[in-house]
Amino acid sequence: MSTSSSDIDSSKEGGSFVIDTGSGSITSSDKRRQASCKKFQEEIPFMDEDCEECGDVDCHIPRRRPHEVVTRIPNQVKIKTLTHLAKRPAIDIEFQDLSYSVRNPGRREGRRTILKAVSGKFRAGELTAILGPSGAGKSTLMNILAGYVYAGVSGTVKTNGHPRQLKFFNKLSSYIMQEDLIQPFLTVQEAMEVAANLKLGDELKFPEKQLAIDEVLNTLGLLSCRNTRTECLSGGQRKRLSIALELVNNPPVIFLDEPTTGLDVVAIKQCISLLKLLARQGRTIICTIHQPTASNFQLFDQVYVLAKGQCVYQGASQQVVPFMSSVGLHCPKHYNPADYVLEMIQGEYAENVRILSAEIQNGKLSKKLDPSVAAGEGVSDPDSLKSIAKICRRESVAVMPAVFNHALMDSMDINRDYEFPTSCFQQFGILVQRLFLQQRRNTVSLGIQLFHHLFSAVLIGGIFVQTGDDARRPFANVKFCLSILVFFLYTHIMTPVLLFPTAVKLLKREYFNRWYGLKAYYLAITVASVPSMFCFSLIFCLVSYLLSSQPLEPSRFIWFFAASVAVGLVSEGHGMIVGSVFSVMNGSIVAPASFSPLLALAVYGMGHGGAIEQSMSFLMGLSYLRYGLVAITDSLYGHGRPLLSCLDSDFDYCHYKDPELLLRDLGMADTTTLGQIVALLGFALVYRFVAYLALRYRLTSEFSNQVLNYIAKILRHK
Ligand SMILES: Nc1ncnc2c1ncn2[C@@H]1O[C@H](COP(=O)(O)OP(=O)(O)OP(=O)(O)O)[C@@H](O)[C@H]1O
Repeated sequence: MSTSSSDIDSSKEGGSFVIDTGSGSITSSDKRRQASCKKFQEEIPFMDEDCEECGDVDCHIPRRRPHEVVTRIPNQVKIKTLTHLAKRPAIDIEFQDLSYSVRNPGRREGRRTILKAVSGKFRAGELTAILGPSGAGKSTLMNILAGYVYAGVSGTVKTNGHPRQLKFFNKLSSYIMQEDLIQPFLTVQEAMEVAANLKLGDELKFPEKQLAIDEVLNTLGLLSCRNTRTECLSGGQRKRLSIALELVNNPPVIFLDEPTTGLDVVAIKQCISLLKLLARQGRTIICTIHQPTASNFQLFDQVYVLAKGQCVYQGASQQVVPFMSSVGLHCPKHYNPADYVLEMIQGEYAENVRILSAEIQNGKLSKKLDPSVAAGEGVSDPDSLKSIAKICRRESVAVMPAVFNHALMDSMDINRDYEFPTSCFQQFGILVQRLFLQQRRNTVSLGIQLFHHLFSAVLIGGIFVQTGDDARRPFANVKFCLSILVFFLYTHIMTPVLLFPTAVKLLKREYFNRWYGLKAYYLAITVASVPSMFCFSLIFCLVSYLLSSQPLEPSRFIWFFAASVAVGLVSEGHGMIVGSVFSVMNGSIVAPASFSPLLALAVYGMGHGGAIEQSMSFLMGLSYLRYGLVAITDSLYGHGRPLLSCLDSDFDYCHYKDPELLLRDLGMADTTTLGQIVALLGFALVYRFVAYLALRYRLTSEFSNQVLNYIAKILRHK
């Protein structure tokens, strides 16, 4: 480590805090620091594979001169940061008397309180774990602090001592959910590029973005798998990638919901050590966790223990045992303090919740790390933690003062200044590109779709072989039209019903972390599905059209194809509504249930077309499948088709020789293919708009979308 007192330079390393001054002789505190850092380095084994700079890991802990006053920023400091990332302000989060209640499930009246006036403070530069038995309210607390949940919440949340501006806060924080929701069919590098392009916009040029990506991958030990597809990553690597994706824009606050779930012992330790490293770089890292081992528990700077919606402990992890002892709960020696505290607040010991909560004033108090305890346990210098937080805060304030300056905040147009870093058009371009790449890479899906279209075309064409130009079997050809309709309906309604719920989960993660807006996303998925729909539909229509011997007129085929694709477009919109509202299981029931009446209306009146009742005629006008069936049939029999031949008939007579007569009896007289297609496109627009609203409602109304839940409940009871 360099030791010149004149080496104070934070600009030459791209904004990192590199402040070196002369050092005195090595003191016992230095030795302890080195030992602690060595331990810390050993806890991040993955760094050895990839990180050339792991020798600098000790730099995360600021070095104090002997006898230096703690409250001063130590001038012999070399804090390693991600030098190529944009600087952000450090943020302390404080909450007071936070309560959250929901409507009592299963009862008509009354509410259930999940969080009961809890308070607490999570600081920049520290790794905080929210701990507690299942159902204690950990995820709820984190969702509220992250701004994911806000309806039904009372109390205050402050950032750096001022009321939280949610829109601004959302931009500065990232929420990494329990499920590793990572876009498939992209390499780690590609996924990072998409994240950087969306989250950084024009903030950095491409080479700078690449440097930032390299640095993040290096820090998280992902360099060796940068060209690996995301679906091939191990559990630990996936977790690290989900953190890396959020790190590209250097959020000062990161929330993680159970980041260690599904990882093995080694990966859990790596993950917690990594989070501690990120915290040491000035971030506020908050995670929920289930039963950490004793050694992992010690890694957390602060733990916040919840039980039955109340805070039963807040403070340094090393202080849990003394705190419990102070109320007469003595943790046996060699017992995991995390296990002990969790056991003492559950089941027969539930009474302890009240005692502990009162003792810690429901989170208003915090148990600080006792220096003597810390020294005894070989914990790094406790004062260093304070120093780090201070440095992070002061250095960051210098870079981005607006967050702390309320006069400035008030003068800002929050909506304009904190919009996305990229324009809607840029987001659309990046998302469409990503979707096309994923489609191209998903060869199994492409193969299945090709097989499905070809097989169905041969099957339908084979069943109705030579019916297209046979006037003796007109109704067989109408059945052919109906088969085409059902094929396009089923194919395009079921794809979003089955795939959209997963896509929505991915969307939630990216949307909530402000990668892009919903309009850009929706436009992108709409546009991205068109080319494959067009190509596969063309193959299907060509094969089935030729096999069933429809008239060999190019213009007629184009009408037939256009009508079929229009049905596909509306059905896709229909499927998107169902997929954005219901789960795969419920959607698979709701989709057929919702189109069955439409199908019945589509075929009503066949054979007595001239005598369809007015009321039925009105209802039929509401069924897009009716328009589809009329468009497909009219494309084959309309457009001035000449009289058909009665194949193999000795007398050349058959009733439906005249296509006009057939159309009249089907109730399809006085219609045009174009008119029906225009109506179908109108339906497609309306359906897609409704699907957009449903998606928007779902994303902005928290998880428990009450109206939709109510509808789902009614459907379930039926
Ligand atoms: N929107 C809601 N409607 C009804 N009950 C809810 C809602 N959100 C949370 N709860 C209930 O609140 C309690 C706390 O939930 P939360 O998910 O916060 O617990 P947790 O401590 O994270 O549990 P776990 O560790 O099992 O994930 C649970 O009993 C849960 O059923």
